[in-house]
Amino acid sequence: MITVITFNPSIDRLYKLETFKIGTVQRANFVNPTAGGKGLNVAKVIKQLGESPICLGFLGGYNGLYIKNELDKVEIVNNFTEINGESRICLNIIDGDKNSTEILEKGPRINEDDILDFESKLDKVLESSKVLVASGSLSQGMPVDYYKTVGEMCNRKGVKFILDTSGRSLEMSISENLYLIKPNIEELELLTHKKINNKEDAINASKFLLEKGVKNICISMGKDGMIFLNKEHIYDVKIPKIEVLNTVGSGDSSIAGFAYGVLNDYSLKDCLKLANSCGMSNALYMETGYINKKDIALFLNEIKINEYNY
Ligand SMILES: Nc1ncnc2c1ncn2[C@@H]1O[C@H](COP(=O)(O)OP(=O)(O)O)[C@@H](O)[C@H]1O
Ligand SMILES: O=P(O)(O)OC[C@H]1O[C@](O)(COP(=O)(O)O)[C@@H](O)[C@@H]1O
Repeated sequence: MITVITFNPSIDRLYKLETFKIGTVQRANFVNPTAGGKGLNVAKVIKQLGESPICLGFLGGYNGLYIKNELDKVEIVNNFTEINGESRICLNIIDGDKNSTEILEKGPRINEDDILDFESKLDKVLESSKVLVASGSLSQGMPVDYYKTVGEMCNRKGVKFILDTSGRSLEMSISENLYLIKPNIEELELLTHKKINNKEDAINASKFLLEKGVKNICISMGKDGMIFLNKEHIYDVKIPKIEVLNTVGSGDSSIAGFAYGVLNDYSLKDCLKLANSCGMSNALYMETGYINKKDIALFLNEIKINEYNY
């Protein structure tokens, strides 16, 4: 089973505008609310691929009820810790030129009892998990290195830990308990304190993370596909050009594809192909965290993987 943690779920509201003019009153001609936050997008895509993930994290207030209801509707099993605060709303505004502007709330503050409740739930589900995906920001009130604690819990139970987060919480969680991280270029620059201009820069900047014990690294590069590194291989995943509609959630979709591959004992190259196919498929649709299996079948044949010399 795959367990998916979203500490900071949100109602993602997508607005479509012809032009996005700051300082004016504007009327949206398309609004689409979905249950979001990175981990929930991951869970939705895993479900569409045909596996049944279980979701943990924190939910509260009316927004929390809405999110839970949306998950129940698509039969995604969940066992969130109920908190006193109100779960957040995140906005994604897309204009006629397909520029996306995201406004992400910080989300509610949680307390020590919430964390203890979460830990007892996690401890139980890890018994039957092969893979754990934790995605997105921590809730306010959590220790900045909390993902390290999650990694230790996974390590004790022999569960493969995939982490997709950014900034200090990623930096503070780097350890030998990480099976996979998936920074994009911006996140990698923050993590390595280096400017990344091309694939070679990305590879050179990331190697020290392998020395610190991270087992596998996927550097996602939008339309340029992905670079993969572990101690044995460096791969360049080349993807075909596509006409994108909305790339928000493509990173989450690629994590879902990789996790699905690991759960089903796919080869490394096949995990990478599925990850990129899911990211690409998500980018073809307005809805965040939606993929289409026909696209995936097509992309799996078109993606090429080249090996770099170590
Ligand atoms: N513009 C795009 N064209 C084609 N594929 C894309 C595009 N944007 C994203 N993808 C696919 O989704 C994956 C993850 O997207 P990326 O934007 O790099 O991650 P994130 O959403 O975390 O920033 C990419 O590696 C790629 O496979
Ligand atoms: O938890 P965070 O890091 O604040 O991110 C939340 C936001 O990230 C998203 O999942 C999009 O992430 P990606 O575009 O990186 O895949 C939104 O759906 C969500 O609102």
